[in-house]
Amino acid sequence: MNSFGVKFKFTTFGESHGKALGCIVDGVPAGIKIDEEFIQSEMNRRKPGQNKYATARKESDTVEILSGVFEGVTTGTPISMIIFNENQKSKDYSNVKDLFRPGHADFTYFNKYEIRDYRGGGRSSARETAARVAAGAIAKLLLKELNIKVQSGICEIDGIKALNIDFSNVETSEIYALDKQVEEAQKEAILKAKNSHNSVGGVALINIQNCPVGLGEPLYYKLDSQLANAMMSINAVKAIEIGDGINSVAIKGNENNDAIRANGFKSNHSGGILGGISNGDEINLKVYFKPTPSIFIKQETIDIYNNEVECELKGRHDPCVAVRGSVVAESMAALVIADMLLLNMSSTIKNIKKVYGK
Ligand SMILES: Cc1cc2nc3c(=O)[nH]c(=O)nc-3n(C[C@H](O)[C@H](O)[C@H](O)COP(=O)(O)O)c2cc1C
Ligand SMILES: C=C(O[C@@H]1CC(C(=O)O)=C[C@@H](OP(=O)(O)O)[C@H]1O)C(=O)O
Repeated sequence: MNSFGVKFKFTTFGESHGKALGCIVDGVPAGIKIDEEFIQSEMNRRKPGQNKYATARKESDTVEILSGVFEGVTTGTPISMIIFNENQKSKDYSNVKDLFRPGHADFTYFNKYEIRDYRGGGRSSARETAARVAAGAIAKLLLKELNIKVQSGICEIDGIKALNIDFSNVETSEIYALDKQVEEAQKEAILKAKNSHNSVGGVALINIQNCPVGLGEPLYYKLDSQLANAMMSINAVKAIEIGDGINSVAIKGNENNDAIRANGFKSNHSGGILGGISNGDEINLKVYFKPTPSIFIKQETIDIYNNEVECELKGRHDPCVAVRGSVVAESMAALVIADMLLLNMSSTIKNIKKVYGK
């Protein structure tokens, strides 16, 4: 299964060390104004090589739209976009050509497909997520028409938690805790790990505002289950929480329930989703990223012939994938909401009649 979504669908292609990556987004309604500068600004937030908290691989991640857009608006036909790789360095992988990096997907890909793309991580490299961000930008342009906003920030690095995030400062993939001391401690934790050839994990918070009531399809395509699917499909994501998530198991029902008043909910422990359907409140979810598997400390592994060997990595790797990963999670959330919006249009006969003016 290599595509995502039911009505607003996308698939990606390409490898980290191949010629190019790209995506095809299908089911995009006609007439949406395509702001190419906005798409590129989204790409720039995720792209590698921008600061000392990210991999040193330099890519411009320039997007070229090949189809589906005419005179600046969507035509209702598949939108295809391409991003050429500019800075592949396969020699970085020459000494690990035949062995499996612990924590990465080398072992499982090789056992499943019996092919080793020794140029680099291939399809399993999160370079693929550049194409998801391009697709997510199209979803965001649809959401903008409805005044729905999706944003993200880092709320935890290496166990250091930020209580509040400054969403106003998200032009580049940086860390932006409102509490600047926390932000500094988080940045320091990344650099400390990097300088000791190690890596750290982190948590991104995704916040969705102005989402209408009613998004989410019972029973198997619930909004929360689909968000979980979307997030867990991102490289290195190991867990997600909706609303209070894990903390809700330790409190009583009367503390966890959100009281309902005529003007809305009094609290938002649910994270804006009840019964798999959006309740009109803000949607909040946390996305947990493990520490980057490619580290520069000697590790035990095996090669493709089952010999026990030592793994000593070179190359360019993120010391903390959560930082750039938050932009990917935000894009995936936008793609889920776009899909749910289109699906929800046929949820009642009243809605269908409205569409056809009956
Ligand atoms: C934005 C982003 C950047 C990443 N950068 C790296 C990296 O530089 N080196 C690395 O080994 N893994 C990196 N990863 C994680 C791997 O791609 C991921 O751990 C690997 O594909 C195995 O998948 P799994 O961790 O989901 O099991 C990154 C992930 C994301 C989301
Ligand atoms: C290139 C990007 O990130 C890459 C994600 C990644 C991995 O294994 O996930 C490994 C590194 O690159 P390479 O595939 O060259 O080894 C990162 O630099 C990118 O995000 O654009």
